[in-house]
Amino acid sequence: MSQPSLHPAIDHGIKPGNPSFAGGKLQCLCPDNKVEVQIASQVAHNHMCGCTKCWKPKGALFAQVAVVSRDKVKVTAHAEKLAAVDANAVIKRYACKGCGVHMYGRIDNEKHPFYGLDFVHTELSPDSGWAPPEFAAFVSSAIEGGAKPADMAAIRRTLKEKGLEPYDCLSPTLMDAIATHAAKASGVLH
Ligand SMILES: N[C@@H](CCC(=O)N[C@@H](CS)C(=O)NCC(=O)O)C(=O)O
Ligand SMILES: [Zn+2]
Ligand SMILES: [Zn+2]
Repeated sequence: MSQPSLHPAIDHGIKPGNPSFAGGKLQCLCPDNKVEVQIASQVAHNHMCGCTKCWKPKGALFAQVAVVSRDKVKVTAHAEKLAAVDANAVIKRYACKGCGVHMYGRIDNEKHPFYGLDFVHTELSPDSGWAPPEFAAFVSSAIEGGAKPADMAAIRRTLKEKGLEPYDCLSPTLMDAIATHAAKASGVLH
């Protein structure tokens, strides 16, 4: 089968990260007056996301998303071009009104297990050394984004070949973190 592009960052091999990389800038895709976001650290939990809410480059079936502490994220140019895509979403994604790219996603609910972490797309950076994707999340959701159900087995196979274990929700590490947070909140876990 001729497979659709999963994402440019993984289609032709995954570039390794630089262990001493300490951050860089993200830029939107406008030809000028680019929105710029400075990230003052390496990212964590970089992964591919098949859901329909995460921003994807044109033609890609998956998004590439990583997290970073929100205090390390600063809009350094053209903040006036940013607007929340869906103000009611758990992750409020701030997109450029000019080109549509999501510059960062933020959780306002302090009780959310991932509160304090922002979601970013490192491919928007001219800097290299960002941590590479480690797994693929919300893979079945790619169907909602236009993937053919009959292609899913091949898509999962390709992800695995690239070392990206496919999950239909988040990875076990992140699902355990969410459940631990919930168990502590309910008092089951001390
Ligand atoms: N099947 C849904 C899944 C959406 C979803 O739950 N996305 C995950 C991964 S990004 C999430 O945490 N969403 C929270 C949000 O969008 O605020 C879709 O593809 O639209
Ligand atoms: Zn833009
Ligand atoms: Zn997503």
